Amino acid sequence: GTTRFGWRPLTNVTPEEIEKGRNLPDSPPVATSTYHLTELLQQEVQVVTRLRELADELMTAHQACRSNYTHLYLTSWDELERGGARSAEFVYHPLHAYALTKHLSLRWPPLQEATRRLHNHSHHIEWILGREASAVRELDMLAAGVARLHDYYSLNLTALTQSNLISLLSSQPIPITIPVSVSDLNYIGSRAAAANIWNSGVDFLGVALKLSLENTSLQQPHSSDTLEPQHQLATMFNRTVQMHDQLLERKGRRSKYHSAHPLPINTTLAKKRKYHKRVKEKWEEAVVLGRAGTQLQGIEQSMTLCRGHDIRPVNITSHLYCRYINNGSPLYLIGPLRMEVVSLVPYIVTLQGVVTSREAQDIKVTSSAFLEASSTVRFNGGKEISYQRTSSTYSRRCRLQASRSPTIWIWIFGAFAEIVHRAWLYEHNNNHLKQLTTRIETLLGVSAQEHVSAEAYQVVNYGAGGHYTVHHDTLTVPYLAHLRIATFLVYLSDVPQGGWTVFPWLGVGVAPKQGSALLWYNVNRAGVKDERVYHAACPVLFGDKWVINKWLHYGGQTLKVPCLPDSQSHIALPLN
Ligand SMILES: O=C(O)CCC(=O)C(=O)O
Ligand SMILES: [Fe+2]
Repeated sequence: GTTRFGWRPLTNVTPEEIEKGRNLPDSPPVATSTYHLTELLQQEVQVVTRLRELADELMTAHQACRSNYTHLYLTSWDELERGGARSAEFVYHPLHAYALTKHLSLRWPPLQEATRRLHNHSHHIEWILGREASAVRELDMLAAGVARLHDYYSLNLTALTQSNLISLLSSQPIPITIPVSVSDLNYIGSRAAAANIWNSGVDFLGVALKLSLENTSLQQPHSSDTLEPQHQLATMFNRTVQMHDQLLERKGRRSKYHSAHPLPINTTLAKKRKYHKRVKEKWEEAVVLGRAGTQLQGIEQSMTLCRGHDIRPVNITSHLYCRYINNGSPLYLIGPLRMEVVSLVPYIVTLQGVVTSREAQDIKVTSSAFLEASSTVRFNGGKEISYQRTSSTYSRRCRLQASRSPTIWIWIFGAFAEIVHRAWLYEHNNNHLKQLTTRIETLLGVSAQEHVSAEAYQVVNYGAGGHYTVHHDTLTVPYLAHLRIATFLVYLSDVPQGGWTVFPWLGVGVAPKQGSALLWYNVNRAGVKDERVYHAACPVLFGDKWVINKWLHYGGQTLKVPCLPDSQSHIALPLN
């Protein structure tokens, strides 16, 4: 669907435009795209090698400033490297992605700024001035991502400070190799509040304050990590608690744009009868299935499904089945596909082994090139934002490491929107796509030709914390022909933890499995939007999630899907 970040659906974008730029306006930041972080890591290895070669010259040059920025930068990198930054899976971890982005966005600008002040620098270090830092905005998005993960999966914050990631999703801790400092907890808590995830804000700031009061000597990974004085932490915490309670009082526990704890933090407020009544009501609130309920119920049910719970009664689940299909096609006679019906009405199925792991890999590589191409624009945008946001902390006297004091009273709704990385792919872009189209056509008995009866393929890469809130795939389109009758989504990667696709009004949750497809119909035969197939992509807790979408259009299917203007009847494509 469309998002507040404003990328436009393909129907409104001409193929020429896509070919030209591949970049849709106002793309989201790249921080949560694992692909992009991996790219940045590779660049970083080269940057560090060069910095080491030039360290002597830089150190002499920077002597005028009181800190040695080259040394600070390299120490910061060394810590990442000791934490395994050179392994491919490093950025699958949300806190490692955070640590890397922190290094790139907060540690580079002071080094660059100090270098900029040199009058007689040699041409060897000229490139330092030209290298663009990651935007601080991206660090903010990642911090908000960690906060969101806490909101969805209840991260154990005590374990987190002891270098273990434990959540509701698994009892098996995932080690955190870069220690989380008090100032990190503070930063994440502040960004959580700024992103309107007030429950996480209170929790993170609370732990930060508690630790600093206990005077726990949590490892401070960088000397440039300015320790917030306790009273500052306390003020921040108290203001956040106040805002949390006010918001809960006025807007309730949760909406599309905010979240809070079920009860006020203030104990006097928490005694109010309305909260106890509300909590009790909440318990008794029935699960809504088979029809659309309120927005709040949709969010709550999505979150329950994201945690892997089943909310359907046995009389529904007992009718689900799985079987092997070939759809009468020679393509699948020898090796039929395993089809699992995950919802009977409306009909939703998964199909295993639609693409091989080699094909998945190849498609990811192709789309990476396009993701990369479009990142240039984002980088420039990022640069602007980064400079804007940090410029006030660059004092003339080389006190460059001054911490950004996060402004937590800005309301950023972005954290509740989609945070992903997308690329459109045409069949000529990758050898496997034509074949995939043939498979879709064979399996569904429909036409899936790009420009005629379907959109181009859309590849999506989520990183740690990346998600897509509850939405419907049908768009408001001027022509019936462009109506997205069905969505055929193929998972191009496994996701170790999180990242499910969930349908809150159906109680359906599907775990990504590389090569598997998920198919559902968005409209009925009369072209009326089916309200029951609202869906969401759960935040990725650990992993690198890739999917490829094929949206089938109403136009071009006339012979295959006869139009019966009966809003009750569903499009039953030959798959059951
Ligand atoms: O990635 C997913 O699980 C769902 C993606 C989706 O719903 C979309 O791209 O429209
Ligand atoms: Fe969708």
